[in-house]
Amino acid sequence: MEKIEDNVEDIDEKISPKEYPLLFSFKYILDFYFGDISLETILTLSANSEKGFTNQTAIDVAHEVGLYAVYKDISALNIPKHFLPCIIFDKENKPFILTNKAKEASLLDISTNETITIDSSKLKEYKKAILIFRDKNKSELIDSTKTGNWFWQPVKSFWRSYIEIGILTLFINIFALAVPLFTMSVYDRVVPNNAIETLFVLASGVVIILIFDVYFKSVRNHIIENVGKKLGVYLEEELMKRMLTLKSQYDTLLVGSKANLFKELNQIRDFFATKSVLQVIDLPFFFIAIIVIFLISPAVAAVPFTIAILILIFNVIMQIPISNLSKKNVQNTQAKHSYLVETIQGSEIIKLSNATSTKLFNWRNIVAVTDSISQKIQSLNVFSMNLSQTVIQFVTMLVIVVGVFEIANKNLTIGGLIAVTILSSRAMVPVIQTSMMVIRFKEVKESLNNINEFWHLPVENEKNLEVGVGELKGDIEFKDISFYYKDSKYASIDEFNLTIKAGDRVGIIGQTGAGKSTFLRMLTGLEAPTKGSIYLDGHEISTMHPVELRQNIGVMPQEPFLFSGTLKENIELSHPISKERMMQLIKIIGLEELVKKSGQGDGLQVGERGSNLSVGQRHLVALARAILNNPPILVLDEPTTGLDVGLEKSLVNHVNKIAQDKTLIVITHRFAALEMVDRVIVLNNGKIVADGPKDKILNALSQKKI
Ligand SMILES: Nc1ncnc2c1ncn2[C@@H]1O[C@H](COP(=O)(O)OP(=O)(O)OP(=O)(O)O)[C@@H](O)[C@H]1O
Repeated sequence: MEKIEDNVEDIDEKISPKEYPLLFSFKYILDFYFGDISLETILTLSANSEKGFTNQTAIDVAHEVGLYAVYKDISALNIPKHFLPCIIFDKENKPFILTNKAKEASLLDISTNETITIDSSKLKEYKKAILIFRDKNKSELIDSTKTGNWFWQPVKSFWRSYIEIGILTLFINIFALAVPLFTMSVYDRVVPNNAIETLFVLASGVVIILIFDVYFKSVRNHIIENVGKKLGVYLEEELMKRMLTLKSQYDTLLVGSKANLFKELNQIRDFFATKSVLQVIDLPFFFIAIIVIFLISPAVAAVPFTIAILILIFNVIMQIPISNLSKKNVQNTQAKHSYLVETIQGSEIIKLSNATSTKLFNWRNIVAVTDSISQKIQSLNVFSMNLSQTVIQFVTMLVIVVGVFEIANKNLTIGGLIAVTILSSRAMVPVIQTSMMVIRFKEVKESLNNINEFWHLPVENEKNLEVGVGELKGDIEFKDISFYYKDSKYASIDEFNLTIKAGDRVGIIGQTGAGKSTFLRMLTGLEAPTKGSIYLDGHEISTMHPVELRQNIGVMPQEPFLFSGTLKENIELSHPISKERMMQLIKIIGLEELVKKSGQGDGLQVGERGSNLSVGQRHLVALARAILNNPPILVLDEPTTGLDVGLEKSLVNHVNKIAQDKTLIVITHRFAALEMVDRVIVLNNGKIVADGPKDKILNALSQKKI
């Protein structure tokens, strides 16, 4: 609790961050959102507080200035990155500002103005936090529990298979005793007595066991592969679904990093459900073998047992370097992947800008760093592998040495020695395999954490909204809307009030960066307003199912994205349509000529990202998509980009016909496109600066009255 003098004048000279770390930490966060905020302002706003500047004061002041704030018992480790910067408290309740959180976390101690860097895992020692944020919707992120349930729940659903695998494994492990015990009996009983009949009986028994062994192993393998396959299909589909429905404001990962998540998911699945399981699953054999060795000779059993414990200790020690390396490796691989994807995507620009050598230089550095880390991990793996082979040989040697003494003491027979030698070297195999898996587990755990974080980001329609709005008329209302992009100090849409009646034909114009596209993103539910509400026919957008929302709004975006495939596939993205309707659409949008010339009809291949089509033609395909469902609201963002005068005219004519009974919104810089509308709204810096009949607004614009 920080008590501050009543008089707020010349406050800067009287108080210092050393005395009032919470107040200054809070100021740091306000500066982050608003630029430089004076202490006087903060203290004036908190003047009601008699107890000085407390956590509650910080929360109250945050509310006063239009932010949301919560004081929470939450481990700093679990604070989602979307809440940074935030204030966290150590055990002594000293505040720090958490500014960055990746493999390492940066904490700013405002009292000394020093930033300390700690390993992220140490964040769990900070158990309280004040989270301050602008977007109310973010509060849904706070309590999204970060468990690995998304992975373990489906894994658990295969419990029947695991029981089957367990039973089969038990038998397989018992079968593994057959050959050593057979050998012992032969040496101890058959050879001294020349009991050939017994030999054949024993040998036949072993053959039968070996046949069962092969059969059981293949069945077990089949079950494990099946579980892996089903788990893979489920998890990959679920991850893709989350990527496609992730709320835009949380969609901050680079494309390459996202793609890398699939690779990591596969590694996790392989580790827990397929290849690695097969290696670890025979671990019970170690215990069975030790018991059998113990029954033959307790002294010999001590050898593999002690060595196994030594391996365990070795593993625990190795965890520290491996853990650090794994963390770095996962993060660097992700960064490398992102750089790779981005560079490939921008290869043409790189050529045109003569940036090849710069990009190559960066690439060389990234590869060098990533390779050096994976090389170190590789070296540790190879070292462990070599050590394991030596350990097995060492155990065999030691067992024989101890065995010889045991024979001398008449505690062991020759046959017994051979049996325990075979058994102990085989018993070590699953132990060593498991210890190697532990090394890999660290890496897999990092991947698991990575995906875990992504998995818990909010997706659209998380509240499972019901459908039922049906087809709308097309009334649109923006009520007191403000919108800030993540971490932006400025509102891209500011105190926006707008009503568009069903059937209105509205043009939205404004300078570059005025907020036109942001308006469109909010209308289509891609971004949720930071403040205010948007209504369609009186239904608040956030209560509408996203599918229904987008069925009612056809959008022709500013930058159309075409998928490699045919023209037909690109137009009927959401659902297949009849041949007649397809030809009708192609005619409406003005691509009839192109389709005829191609000789492939609507099977024309558009190329990667539509590279076989011109920019204008790509826009026309986007128009076809927008009108495919005949939606009551049609939004065209820069519809005439890349079109020649003829096509521009024909597009305007067609849209005029199509949009006769629709609400039409045309966002544009070009006057030609305004022919489709009769009302014009002018935006500037996220605000509506003019709204009225087209002629009046255009007149005012030409006379520079707006
Ligand atoms: N993802 C983003 N993150 C942060 N700021 C953004 C983001 N997208 C846009 N902005 C900012 O929001 C403001 C409005 O951008 P918007 O794209 O809506 O403008 P616009 O009117 O559509 O511009 P243009 O005519 O160039 O398409 C701009 O200042 C822009 O810098």
